[in-house]
Amino acid sequence: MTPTRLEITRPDDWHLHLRDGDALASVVAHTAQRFARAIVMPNLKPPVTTVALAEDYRRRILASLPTGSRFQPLMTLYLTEETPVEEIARARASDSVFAVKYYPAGATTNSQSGVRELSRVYPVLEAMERHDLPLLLHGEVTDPEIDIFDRERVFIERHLMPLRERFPALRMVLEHITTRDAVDFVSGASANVAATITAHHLLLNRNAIFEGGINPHHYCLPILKRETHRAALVKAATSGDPRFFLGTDSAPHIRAAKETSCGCAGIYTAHAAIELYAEAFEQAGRLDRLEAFASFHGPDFYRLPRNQDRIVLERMPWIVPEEYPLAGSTCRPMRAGESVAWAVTETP
Ligand SMILES: NC(=O)N[C@@H](CC(=O)O)C(=O)O
Ligand SMILES: [Zn+2]
Ligand SMILES: [Zn+2]
Repeated sequence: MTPTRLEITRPDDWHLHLRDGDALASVVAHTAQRFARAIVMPNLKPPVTTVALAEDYRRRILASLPTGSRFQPLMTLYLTEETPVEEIARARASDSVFAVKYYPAGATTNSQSGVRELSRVYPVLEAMERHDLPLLLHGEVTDPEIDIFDRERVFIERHLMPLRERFPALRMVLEHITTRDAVDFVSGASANVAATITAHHLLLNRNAIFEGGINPHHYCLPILKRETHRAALVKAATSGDPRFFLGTDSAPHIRAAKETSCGCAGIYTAHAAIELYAEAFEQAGRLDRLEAFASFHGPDFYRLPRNQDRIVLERMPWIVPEEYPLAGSTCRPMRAGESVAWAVTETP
């Protein structure tokens, strides 16, 4: 019999874009309604490169929360070629910064200040290995010669494998993985290498970008891949392997920035995040593995306590609004105007 009610430990989101200012105020409640904590991405303009900036940003997030919310933002630093080695000790000593984010310069939204030459940050990575601060990676090469669908695989071969050799004790999370190659890499690595997987990469393959005409709202980076890769991601997420865990990569952009001649990358999923994961796990016949993926593997990897409270999901289809407010404009969410099978009905 198919279940109609699901009670799980409250999940966390291990990869999230909350933006800043009015945009932050528009989106944070969706995440805070579902998740206890989230790893907050630092790709603001200007980027969050120091502990002091991360602490300011954290205060702005806390100030934007709905009253009574106990949501905890877990901050990250944006790695640049200028990041001083001493910033790592400061981050470790802080109680607000939990990881450092590596963007290859030019790979994705607001990554211009990222790293051009990996060897320039070796001293910082060495300090992170010593201080046991996790490195989170946007794993795509930026080489324009490389086909966009191969950029993750080539990043693993050219950069990630050598990085593993050089810093074997560094804890790493390959963020928003999209390929069988990434699944194989993580599965074959040691326990200090993990990966986050988004709901949209579990539910959609690259046909979704072109269904009935080009759909900019299904454009994200790394780009959606072919069905064999989606199937490999579903298998990894539902495998029970503790190195795979939930990270929505919910990335809001106003409609005008997506529906234009050169639209930006990012899919907004925070409005239905855990609900969409429930659909993906149900399709795979593995709803029993959702809780570990969403609520256990992440805190275990980050060495944080698992959440104590619980949430309830019920099979109660609802129609996603065509748009949500975003910073004085609007954002078109995933499944806009269409139905989502599960709803969060109880959160203590
Ligand atoms: N995933 C995306 O397509 N976009 C993200 C950046 C990122 O996570 O790469 C964003 O900030 O908009
Ligand atoms: Zn990214
Ligand atoms: Zn992201």
